[in-house]
Amino acid sequence: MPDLAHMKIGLFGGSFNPAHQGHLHVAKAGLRELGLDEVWWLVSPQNPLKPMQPSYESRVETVKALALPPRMKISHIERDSGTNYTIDLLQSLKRRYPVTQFVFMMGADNFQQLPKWRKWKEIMSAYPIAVIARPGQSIKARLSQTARQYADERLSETYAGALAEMTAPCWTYLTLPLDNTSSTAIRAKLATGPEL
Ligand SMILES: Nc1ncnc2c1ncn2[C@@H]1O[C@H](COP(=O)(O)OP(=O)(O)OP(=O)(O)O)[C@@H](O)[C@H]1O
Ligand SMILES: O=C(O)c1ccc[n+]([C@@H]2O[C@H](COP(=O)([O-])O)[C@@H](O)[C@H]2O)c1
Repeated sequence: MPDLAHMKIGLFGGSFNPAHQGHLHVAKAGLRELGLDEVWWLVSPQNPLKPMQPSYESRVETVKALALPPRMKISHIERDSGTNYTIDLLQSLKRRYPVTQFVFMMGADNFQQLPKWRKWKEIMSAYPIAVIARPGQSIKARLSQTARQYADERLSETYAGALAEMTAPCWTYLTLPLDNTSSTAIRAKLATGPEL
């Protein structure tokens, strides 16, 4: 394990059922705009709010198929931590890597749903959060309960490069060129078979 003490690491959690170009877009944007040293792709064993997912291993394979660029890796810490809840993972990371600067990354749809996650306010207080714009989600995310409740803790996108050094709660909203890809659309397309 490299010395993580002075690193800035993006935690990119997802079901990845399957992983797609939109995920790559998010991870690349995080690496670039947040000035991160690495992005760790954390395949969720089972999102507590989603129906039963295909096997962990099969979803890891879909991430591998993206051929992640340098400074990105698949991390199994969430699977190994034996929990499906983000707060448990973040607390165990804090114990294990007390001085590493982690940022939790998520799409605008998840930011909007954050109050449904277990101990969501503790998640907000654990590490800075980077929200990445997603088609159709921007207005909803900006008007969401999380955005309103944490309005004073929002860091302007202009200073996104400083997010990892800030003390949570703190979040920024990255308005990048949008990427329309979604796992739902890919699954729907696979279900209907190839176009003739
Ligand atoms: N095109 C995209 N633009 C921005 N964020 C995205 C995009 N696709 C996925 N994300 C974000 O990546 C993370 C993992 O997403 P996930 O694996 O659930 O993919 P998904 O396409 O949203 O899947 P599904 O359609 O099954 O819900 C989430 O935080 C999600 O918001
Ligand atoms: O902790 C929770 O209650 C919780 C509820 C829903 C989603 N999450 C996490 O959100 C991340 C994105 O999930 P998904 O399915 O939208 O890709 C992933 O890391 C999940 O573990 C976490």
